[in-house]
Amino acid sequence: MDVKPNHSSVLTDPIPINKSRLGIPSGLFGYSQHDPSLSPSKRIKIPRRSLDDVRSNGWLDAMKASSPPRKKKEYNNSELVSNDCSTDTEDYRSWMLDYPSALDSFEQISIFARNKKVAIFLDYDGTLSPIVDNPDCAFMSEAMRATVRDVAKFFPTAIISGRSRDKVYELVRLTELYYAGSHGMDIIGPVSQTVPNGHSDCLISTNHQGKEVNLFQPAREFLPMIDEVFRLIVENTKEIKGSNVENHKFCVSVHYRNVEKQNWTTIAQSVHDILTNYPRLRLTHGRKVLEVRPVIDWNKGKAVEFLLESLGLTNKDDVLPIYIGDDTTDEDAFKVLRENNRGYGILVSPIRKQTNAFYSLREPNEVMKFLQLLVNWKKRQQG
Ligand SMILES: O=P(O)(O)OC[C@H]1O[C@H](O[C@H]2O[C@H](CO)[C@@H](O)[C@H](O)[C@H]2O)[C@H](O)[C@@H](O)[C@@H]1O
Repeated sequence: MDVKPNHSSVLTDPIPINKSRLGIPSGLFGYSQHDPSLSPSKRIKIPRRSLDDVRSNGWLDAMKASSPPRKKKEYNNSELVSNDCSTDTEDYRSWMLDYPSALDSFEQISIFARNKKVAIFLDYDGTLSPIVDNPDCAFMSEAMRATVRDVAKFFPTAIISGRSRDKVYELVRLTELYYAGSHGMDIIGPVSQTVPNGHSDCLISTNHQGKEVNLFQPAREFLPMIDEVFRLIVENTKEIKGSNVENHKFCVSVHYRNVEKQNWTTIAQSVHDILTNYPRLRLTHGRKVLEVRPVIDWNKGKAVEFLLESLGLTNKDDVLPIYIGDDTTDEDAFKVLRENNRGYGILVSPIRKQTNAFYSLREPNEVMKFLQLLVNWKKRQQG
């Protein structure tokens, strides 16, 4: 099957990560022997700060590149991304030749989807909700909620978020969906007859409604370590005005969106110094956020594969997965779909970006329109 529109080659994740941690074997099950010597006590000695650390390993450059420029406008005490950001520039238009609008390309997508089982995977922040200054206020609109509910009536639908599963569920509040929190490290999927890909640590559990579900948490043994690091980062960054640290169960988010630019080095250095003592944790970059997570071979792409298997949707000839996301961490999922021409990744971005996606949308409003087109198309198909 060929799902490729006529695109030029794509680049992999351009954002550098902490290379010092990459030497560590990252096989998913490579961590299973818990080594207490790798888990330092809370009284760790913070190494003397050297600004060169975060500069030379590329953290600062990645931080500067981590979010599109925004025009501010006030709305319900939140700062919304204005959709007149930069999408009308010649630069963006030429980028769209390679990553066409999924709205404009809907007919082509629907022709390809005909007679296929479509599965929908959605990122949350920046995809279903606008990017706002306060992560606790990243609400999705009622119109978006109704649209996602409709989507789930017609297609298996999952949210795959960097937030903890509970936090993203609190924001979405739709029982019809599957949820993967902590960048896919905490998945609630359907109970399947076979254990997806032989993963031994799948548990049968019950969801909020008492329904039987499959719970998969490949980084379970990292819980105490993540908790410890969360508290250390909170303690070490509390003097940095505007910093905000979130515990997402299997990963930690360190936000610098509201930190003055001249203090970005300080926040990066604090996190860097702490991680020096945790070789089994690594750092990735999101939109004005540093993400601390376990060194395991698991990400949003693996979560998509896991869910497709759980749903019995592995036959690439009659299944079309569509993943919509806005962030660097979504690239792993785009890549999985691009490999073997398996499905379509759609990048939500008002600026040109290197991406493994096939299509683009500018902002969450366009995501909603695209989802509505899908629902209407399916309704027409069913007559
Ligand atoms: O995978 P996602 O669902 O997209 O989650 C990624 C991160 O999203 C949140 O942070 C981002 O959105 C915030 C609210 O708009 C914004 O203030 C922040 O700058 C963005 O990085 C969430 O708070 C993080 O924990 C997630 O990892």
